[in-house]
Amino acid sequence: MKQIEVVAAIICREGKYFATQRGYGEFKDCWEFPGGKIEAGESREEALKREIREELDTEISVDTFLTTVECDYPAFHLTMHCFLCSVRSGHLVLKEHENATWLNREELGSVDWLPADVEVVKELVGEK
Ligand SMILES: Nc1nc2c([nH]c(=O)n2[C@H]2C[C@H](O)[C@@H](COP(=O)(O)OP(=O)(O)OP(=O)(O)O)O2)c(=O)[nH]1
Repeated sequence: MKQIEVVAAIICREGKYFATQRGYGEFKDCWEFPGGKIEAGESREEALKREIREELDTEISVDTFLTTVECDYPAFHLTMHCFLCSVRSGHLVLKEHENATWLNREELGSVDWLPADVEVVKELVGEK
């Protein structure tokens, strides 16, 4: 099966987490943590900073590794490395996503996450 390796940024501010809604493609309208595929020669941290610059016009610091999630989708196997991050500069401009919101721990369950992200959310709310 096809393997995809991605990095995802869980951007935190004042006890809230930044979630984005996909504006295109197979998973349109699902919620995710922004990020994307690691390119050849990039470290995970470099890939994440580049993706957030491209998608949100924002510079982040990659603060702490949270978890790696493995998830089987019908068409591929996903490995997703998740990091807690914070904004260094920029205003999280939505260049690719159709919507975004800040969610506190209690609100994390209120949006329709991509399958892999359900595991990440469990980790964040302390169920795992
Ligand atoms: N970025 C991101 N991708 C996720 C998450 N959860 C999840 O299942 N995915 C899946 C959806 C996509 O199939 C894949 C990442 O693709 P992507 O579209 O963000 O990556 P990309 O921008 O580098 O690639 P592309 O659109 O050029 O194909 O991982 C998540 O929280 N964040």
